[in-house]
Amino acid sequence: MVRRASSVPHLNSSGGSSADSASTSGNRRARGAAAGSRGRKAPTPTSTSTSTSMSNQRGSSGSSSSMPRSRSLTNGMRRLSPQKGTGSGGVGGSSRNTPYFLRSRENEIGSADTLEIVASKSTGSEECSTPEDNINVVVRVRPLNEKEKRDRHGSTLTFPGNGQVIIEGNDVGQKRSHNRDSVRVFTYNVVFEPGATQDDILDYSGIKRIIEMGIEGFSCTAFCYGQTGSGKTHTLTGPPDLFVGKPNPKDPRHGLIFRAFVYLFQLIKNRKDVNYVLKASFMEIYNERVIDLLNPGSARKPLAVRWSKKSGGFFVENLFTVDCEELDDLLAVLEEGMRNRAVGSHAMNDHSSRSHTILTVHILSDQQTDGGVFLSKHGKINFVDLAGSELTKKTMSEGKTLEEANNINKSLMVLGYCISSLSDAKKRSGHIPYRDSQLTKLLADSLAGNGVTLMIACVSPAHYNHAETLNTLRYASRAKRIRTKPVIMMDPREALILSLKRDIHALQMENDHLKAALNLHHQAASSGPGTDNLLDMQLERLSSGGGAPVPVPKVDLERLPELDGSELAELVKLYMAENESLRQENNHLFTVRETILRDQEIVCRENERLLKKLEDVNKVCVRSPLIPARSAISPTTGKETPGTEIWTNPELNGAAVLPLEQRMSENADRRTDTAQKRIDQKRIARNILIMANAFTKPDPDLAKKLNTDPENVPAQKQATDYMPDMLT
Ligand SMILES: Nc1ncnc2c1ncn2[C@@H]1O[C@H](COP(=O)(O)OP(=O)(O)OP(=O)(O)O)[C@@H](O)[C@H]1O
Repeated sequence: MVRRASSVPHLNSSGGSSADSASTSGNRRARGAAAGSRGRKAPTPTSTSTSTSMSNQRGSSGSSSSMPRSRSLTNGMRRLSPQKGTGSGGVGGSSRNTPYFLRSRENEIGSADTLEIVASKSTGSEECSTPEDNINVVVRVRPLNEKEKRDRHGSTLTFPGNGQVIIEGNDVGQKRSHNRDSVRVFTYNVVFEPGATQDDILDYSGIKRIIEMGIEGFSCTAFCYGQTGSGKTHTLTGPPDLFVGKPNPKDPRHGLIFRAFVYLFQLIKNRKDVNYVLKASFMEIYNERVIDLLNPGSARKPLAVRWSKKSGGFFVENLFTVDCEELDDLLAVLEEGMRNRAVGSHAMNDHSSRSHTILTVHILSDQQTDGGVFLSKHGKINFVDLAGSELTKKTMSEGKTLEEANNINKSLMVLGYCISSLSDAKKRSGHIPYRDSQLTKLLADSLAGNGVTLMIACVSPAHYNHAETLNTLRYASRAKRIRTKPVIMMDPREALILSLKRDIHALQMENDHLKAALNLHHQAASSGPGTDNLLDMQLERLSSGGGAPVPVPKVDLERLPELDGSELAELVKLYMAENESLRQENNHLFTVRETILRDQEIVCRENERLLKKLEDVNKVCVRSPLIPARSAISPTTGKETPGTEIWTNPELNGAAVLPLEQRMSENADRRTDTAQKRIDQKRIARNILIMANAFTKPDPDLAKKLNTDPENVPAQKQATDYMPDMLT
């Protein structure tokens, strides 16, 4: 059960009893057992399979008054998990609860400033009141195991409520001392007592908030930290036998990852207005080597961890990423990774994780805004199961297990340094040793970047683990002081403004291009006969009716966050107005362009017709011995006569030829295409007429008389017998 604000042991602040809580858990288990299941297959990039119906598993448990309530849920958690623990009788129902308010505007869910929560001083602890406290830390205390019970290990922890946990002095084997110096009190967002169920972790750890924020485009991480055998893997994935053979989706022992996936799909299905694409990867860091758990290969070849300039973070090169269309695909990723990860056995845990595992779900979303602009976001959720720190004397590790333990401890130590530096205001701006281990490289963004992080510190209550438990509680407490600055991958307002600006730019370019084209055409058309009236009208309309685009003040994008809501709204309005006027202008230009295209088509058709006529003329010329339009074949040699392909007007033979300048003066003024075409047309027609007049039909009578081929007989003048089509 979850320990919350109440002075009565085992009772939550909403007035329920332990019996209430127990029965609620029982009911929830029954609901879980009622959920449906489907078969799953191993993940492949194209894997598709049917989904489970686990989404209904939780039914209407959300607001049940008999549900355990937590006083210590963070403000952010309460805000984003309204179905649990909000309202007057909810979590914070206790009078000692932290009053809070949100410094945010409406409609801004997902933008960074909605996360800015201002909490007043809590009566519980100082940490609780820290604003922008984005590393949420919860503690889960596992129950004593059979061996510990047999060995009569007592509990070193007590739970006074208010998210507090008290660890007694380390006086194992002696009469317990309640010396105040040796007793330590730690306060966290939530403390899960040994009786807490897997369902409780989903509902009260804040994981729902993490998922919601992942969907909104944030980079989120949930990680379990603690000594070996403290219940990290149990919390995240459930007991080890769950993944032996075919897992039963109805099993109530399923861990946080399974439940988070179900919740994620539930949320996604409800968002009909957004297109989501989910991808998942699963890796482990084993002895400082990164292994792809979805594609380990027989040699378990390690992958390189590299720095990406673009994203400003580390990434694993060539990591296998699986598209997950259905819940089953995600579950298959989980199962496959669980089967491939390194597990070993030692004196403290039969199924000890020998590596740190990171399962990442990428959530790519595309949403169309009111202005028709598409917003793309890339959120992600990392589930990190850290290997447990171990005292090798206690775990009796040797050989391979010892080497693994050393690597695990070393990387956890680096993680500890990073956490401790980040939690210290003075050291935070200094060097943080992320590069000292693969784990911290890959967790850097979650610890201090723009992400939202949930740390689940797992501890054992047994006396003989006192030192490790104290250590974990200390680290968890430090982690609580780390502040991150979560930012959405794409701020909707910024995205809108950027996209409007892009639209405007594109429209302006198109506009300029069309104007330039029109200008040319306009000039050309105006010099030739029959200037296009429609075009003129369109241009006139454009210049008079289009109106100048609304002037928009230049704004430095980096200063956008400094502008307040009304200024931003004004800016967006101006951009939209400018966009609209450009759009109108563009429409006019398109109409004009259509007209031009029509004109062009007419001219093309005319050209084709003329070409055909020319062809006809050529045919006529070929048949005429006087005006060869092609190379003449010499009757004697049968070869082409050089130079005869140049057609000369027989009418002009011998006539006074105009001087070159005079002939050129015809073209001296820059004629438009249309005008030039008209002139050409007339010239061709004139020439055809001349040719037709000059055309001479061979005299067959004379040929007979000369007893020769009619083609070789001198031609007679023939004026009208043969007329080309064009002139008829
Ligand atoms: N909350 C719990 N309720 C019941 N059993 C638990 C709980 N937490 C842990 N256990 C049991 O304790 C044992 C050790 O847990 P687990 O393997 O999860 O520890 P761990 O922290 O992941 O250890 P390691 O770091 O060695 O991998 C397991 O058998 C697990 O089922």
